[in-house]
Amino acid sequence: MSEILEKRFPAADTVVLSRGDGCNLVVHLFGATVLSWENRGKEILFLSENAVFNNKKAIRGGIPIVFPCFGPWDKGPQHGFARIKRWQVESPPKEEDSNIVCCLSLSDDEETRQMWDYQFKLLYTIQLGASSLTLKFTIQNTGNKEFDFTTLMHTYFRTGDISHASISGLEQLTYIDKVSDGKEEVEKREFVVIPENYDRVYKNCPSEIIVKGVTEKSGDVLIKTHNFPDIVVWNPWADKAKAMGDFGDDEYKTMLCVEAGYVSKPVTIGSGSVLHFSQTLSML
Ligand SMILES: O=P(O)(O)OC[C@H]1O[C@H](O)[C@H](O)[C@@H](O)[C@@H]1O
Repeated sequence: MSEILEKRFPAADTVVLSRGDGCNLVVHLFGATVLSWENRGKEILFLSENAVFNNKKAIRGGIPIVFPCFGPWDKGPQHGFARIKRWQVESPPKEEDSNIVCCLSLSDDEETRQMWDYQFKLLYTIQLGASSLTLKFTIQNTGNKEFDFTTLMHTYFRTGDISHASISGLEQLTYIDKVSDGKEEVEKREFVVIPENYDRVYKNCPSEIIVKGVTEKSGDVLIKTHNFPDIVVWNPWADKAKAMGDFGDDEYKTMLCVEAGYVSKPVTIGSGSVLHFSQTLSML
């Protein structure tokens, strides 16, 4: 996958991290969207066949970044602007402690200040390991007034077959069911399977959860988070898939979004402060 992707875009639009052991990653500067993570030759992420790459619409798949607002936003586009802005390369890929690491950045500009009048610098550090991927997100308030935000890593996992996928680590947690008018329920299951349209925000999550049935070969991924108390589980299922222009009718069978974030309540960051968030995805 990553080789095909590398050839698909002008070199200036993507950054490629390559370890030379079948572990590769491609990130598009539009939205700092990780498009592909190949672990020992196996693609872990889902990217829709119908994804649009017009540098305007958010890319359907991979790992888009949500900031400064998760969901519908009265000041700007759904899920905020970070996933539809062009990011800069802060530091190009280099080897560090046997990982390949690169860092992208985004700062406020005329366009962001027009919709949301705050000053910030975002740093997104991507660290590709032998069988893991660490994504560190740093938010700095560079202005003179505090602001509130919500944020999330909208990870689209590739599944061989959604009916064989499950998530563990969510038992006994309260979730907001977005497909039932935001009703709150308690998760009773040890293994959460996805048999229909799911859009849930699990709150106060442990820092480790496991997604089973990832990749065409049914691998398991451990998600280890720092400062992300919420996990959103999303699959649009058949009817909603048909209504989405940038998503294939049957693709809901081969994807599962498990999204680590800080979304069920806003985070406040004071002037001059810096906050750190991260997720590490490890193949088990
Ligand atoms: O279509 P998008 O704006 O990319 O949003 C895709 C999905 O993102 C999250 O998972 C939300 O919980 C869903 O409500 C939303 O439908």
